[in-house]
Amino acid sequence: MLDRTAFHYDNGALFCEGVALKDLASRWGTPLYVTSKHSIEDRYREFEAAFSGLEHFTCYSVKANFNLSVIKTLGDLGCGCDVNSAGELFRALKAGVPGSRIIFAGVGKRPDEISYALLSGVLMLKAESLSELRAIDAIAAERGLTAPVALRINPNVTAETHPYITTGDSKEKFGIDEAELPEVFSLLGELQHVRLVGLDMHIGSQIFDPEFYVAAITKLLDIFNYSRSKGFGVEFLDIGGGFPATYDPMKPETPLDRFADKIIPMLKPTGVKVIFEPGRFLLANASVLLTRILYRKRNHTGKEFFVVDGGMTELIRPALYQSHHEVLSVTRHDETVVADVVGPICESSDFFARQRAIGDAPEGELLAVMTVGAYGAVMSSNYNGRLRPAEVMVEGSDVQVIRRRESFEQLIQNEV
Ligand SMILES: Cc1ncc(COP(=O)(O)O)c(C=O)c1O
Ligand SMILES: N[C@@H](CCCC[NH3+])C(=O)O
Repeated sequence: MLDRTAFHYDNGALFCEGVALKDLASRWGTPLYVTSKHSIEDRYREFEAAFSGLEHFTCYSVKANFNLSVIKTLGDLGCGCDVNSAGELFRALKAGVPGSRIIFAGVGKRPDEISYALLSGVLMLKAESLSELRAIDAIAAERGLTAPVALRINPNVTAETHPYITTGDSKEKFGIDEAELPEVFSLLGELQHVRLVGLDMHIGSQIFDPEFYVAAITKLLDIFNYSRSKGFGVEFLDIGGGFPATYDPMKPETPLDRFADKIIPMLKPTGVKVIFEPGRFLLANASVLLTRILYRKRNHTGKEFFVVDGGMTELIRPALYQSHHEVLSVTRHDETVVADVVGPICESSDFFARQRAIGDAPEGELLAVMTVGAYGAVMSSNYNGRLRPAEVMVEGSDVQVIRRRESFEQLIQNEV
């Protein structure tokens, strides 16, 4: 796994690109998110190369990591953005991505969010229900605009992944049900202020088997043909994100080529531009969470704990999805101990790893929780009065703070 990322040991010390993680912790404290700029750029190039045989546009799914510097890194390479709220739209625009490269998605957009998206000139807004289509039309009419919309279809495909992150199944809240399509197209014929530009799907996240895409794209293409039969051609077919990352070296990600080999022959004959919305694939590998070992202890059964200064408030994925993250000692120790790595939060679900072989590092040393660039820092919270951590971005031997650590004053600044 390490070879695929910018994180590597050099003389027994773990590095991010050209910088020793130990030095970053001394300078900026812990817990600390460390992000490799080259990793993001490399993964984007890998993605673009895999789908180079298809006319497409890649819109980074900002929800994976909304840091301005992350968005800017991808925006500078020509990537667009998929945003899920007014706040994410604000961030994407602030990072310098023009509205014309932004897609506004989300199952529950408020009227003010729809207005903001329209006034920002987004490439398209996704509509996820009949009511939302009407709402977009009404808001566009008030503004004297025509809204470019894509219909998000629920293809009723249950992609195999964690049940909390499968989104293309009819029992989930996402998208328009196939049975509603006749009504949707007749409504589209009546509405004066929306213009259908795309058909869209997103079946979930961390999907290993390309066959789920095949099943969902088959549905999308049926709907594409139906749409054309109703007189609605589209400019874009948006197949969402979901491409996997390697968290556990024993469960390596499916190479992108295996997705491309299935997806390209299905979509190319349409002649329509394809939109991708990867989040995790681009970002997961790019960051580690550095945390310091506060205490080690052993109970009467012999069970070992590393109590560290980071927890579920900085990285909730293990608590929420029982997700696997490698935990490496920042100074290499050849001896290992089987232990739980737990945080300071008052919840039993506050762990990074359970019964894992960890380098036998003493109290005061550092651990790196790996593969946290996607859905890591963005899902952090102030629970238990915690300060959101600092984040740094490394580029070669250069280090920039891309988010300062929160202060106590910031914890209470909106309270009376
Ligand atoms: C609509 C949409 N697009 C793209 C993504 C990004 O997914 P992933 O990070 O798995 O690529 C998500 C998140 O699941 C999403 O909801
Ligand atoms: N937050 C999830 C991914 C959600 C994808 C958005 N629909 C994770 O950490 O894996």
